[in-house]
Amino acid sequence: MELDKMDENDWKYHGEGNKSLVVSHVQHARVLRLLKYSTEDDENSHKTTEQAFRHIQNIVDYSKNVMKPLLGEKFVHNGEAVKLPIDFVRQLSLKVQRERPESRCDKVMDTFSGCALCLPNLTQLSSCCCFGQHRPPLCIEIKPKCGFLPSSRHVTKEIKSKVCRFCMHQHFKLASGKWKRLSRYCPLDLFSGNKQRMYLAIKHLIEEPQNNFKIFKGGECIYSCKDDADVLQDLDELAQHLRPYFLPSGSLINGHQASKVVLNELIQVLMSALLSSWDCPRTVEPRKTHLPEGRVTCEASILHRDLLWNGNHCLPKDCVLAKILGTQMHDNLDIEGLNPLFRRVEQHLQDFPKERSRLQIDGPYDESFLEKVQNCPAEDDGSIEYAVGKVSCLRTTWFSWTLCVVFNRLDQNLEIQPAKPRFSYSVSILDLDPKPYDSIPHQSRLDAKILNYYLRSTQPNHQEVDNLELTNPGLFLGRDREDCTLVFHPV
Ligand SMILES: O=P(O)(O)O[C@@H]1[C@@H](OP(=O)(O)O)[C@H](OP(=O)(O)O)[C@H](O)[C@H](OP(=O)(O)O)[C@H]1OP(=O)(O)O
Ligand SMILES: Nc1ncnc2c1ncn2[C@@H]1O[C@H](COP(=O)(O)OP(=O)(O)OP(=O)(O)O)[C@@H](O)[C@H]1O
Repeated sequence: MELDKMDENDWKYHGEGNKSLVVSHVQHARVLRLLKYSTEDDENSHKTTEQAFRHIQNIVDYSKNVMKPLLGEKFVHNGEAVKLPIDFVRQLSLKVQRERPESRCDKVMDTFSGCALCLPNLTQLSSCCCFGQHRPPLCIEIKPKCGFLPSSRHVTKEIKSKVCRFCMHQHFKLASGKWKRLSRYCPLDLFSGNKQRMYLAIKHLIEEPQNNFKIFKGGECIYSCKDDADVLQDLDELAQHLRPYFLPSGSLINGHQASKVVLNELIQVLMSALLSSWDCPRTVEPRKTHLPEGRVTCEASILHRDLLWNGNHCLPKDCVLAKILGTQMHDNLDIEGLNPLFRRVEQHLQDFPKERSRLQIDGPYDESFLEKVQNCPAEDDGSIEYAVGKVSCLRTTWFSWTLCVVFNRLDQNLEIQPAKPRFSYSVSILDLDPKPYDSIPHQSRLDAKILNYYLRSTQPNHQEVDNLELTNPGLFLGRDREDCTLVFHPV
């Protein structure tokens, strides 16, 4: 990328979240991730170039030095902080404005600093794996959220050890108008390692994607939750997009039946990718991570009790889900246990302001920061080191990471349906930014709100299951066949 020859016409709107806007290059598999600011946030919108560059460099360092060792080299792409011509950024901002969803327009793209994070476009497979492919790659993006129930002794409300945060949060989101319908997705089902539970978790994500699920084809978003959330997702239209990947061109299956087959195949491939053990030769049975008893089933999940309690609950040791869950579970205190430690750190910093730098509260995110997280004493010895270690640890286990699974069919001729379809694929984890140290009080207040709201809205009535199909996955699962073959390609 020649930074002095940037042309906004080479870039297009790709997507955005709460704090960044992403544009993708029209030819090369690259994206630029630009910061966003609230229109009311004067202080940040006037960050100097040096401050913004430092902020982005911190994100790079954090991904490289903290998250890569925790989650694995193959899943994390730290990218590079870049300085762009300011004219280019302004033109780009004007160009993408009309593509932005209204719900995200409470924030504006940073057009002051000229800084951005340049990353590989993780919705595309690298060109070597696409060689000779007739079909553009498919990318499934999942924001899985927290995959376990807290067992911390600091937790004050029993319900937190029964119902997961995502399921409780749904009620608050519905009431606050963020979404129009409850999602039936439960992260504990996705992370369970049990294929039936995982199948239904993904199916529920497809049915109600909210901000947890998107599909890209050749880098273009073809399926996501639209601003107009009143409209139910058109699954037949989605299946039309996917059909060439899963059904032979001469197939006579059509209509609703074809959609079922295609979506079933999609889920199977996705599950295989999520459960693949990356470092393990295919001939060896992968080592398993057994999930801790009592922390893997959520009472709000609508799945049948037998399925929740009696199934197999373990993940292959090096699969991406095990890596994510293992890192999330470093948080053994819960926000309720963490908030007092945050206050201890605050008090210490008030008394000794110069300690802020030694304790690396705002970085740098180097090896010694990771050591602080990893070598934090197991028990609270009353020290400031323990408090800082735990607070930093929670910042690494925050739950808004996004998973990207990209795949493409390896068999060229789909006229003949092989018994075991072959796909090339890659898996990455996005949005690994360090969470601001001072967002802990906000998290603590949000936690209390979610909890109170859930208790108020659910305790008077029992939740009723209204759809027989959903309680009995046997009606859903397609033919019981051999898994597909997946060939891993690093991005
Ligand atoms: O706190 P939560 O669980 O609501 O998560 C926030 C997300 O909301 P969600 O629950 O997924 O709808 C929220 O997602 P949306 O903007 O609502 O799509 C962000 O991911 C936010 O991250 P950040 O603070 O911008 O880095 C997320 O905040 P962090 O928890 O990561 O700070
Ligand atoms: N490297 C990448 N390659 C392809 N697409 C990307 C990449 N990084 C981000 N995206 C896309 O841009 C969207 C927004 O990016 P991201 O999740 O990083 O934003 P954010 O503002 O940090 O999110 P959040 O709402 O969690 O704060 C993602 O959902 C994804 O679709």
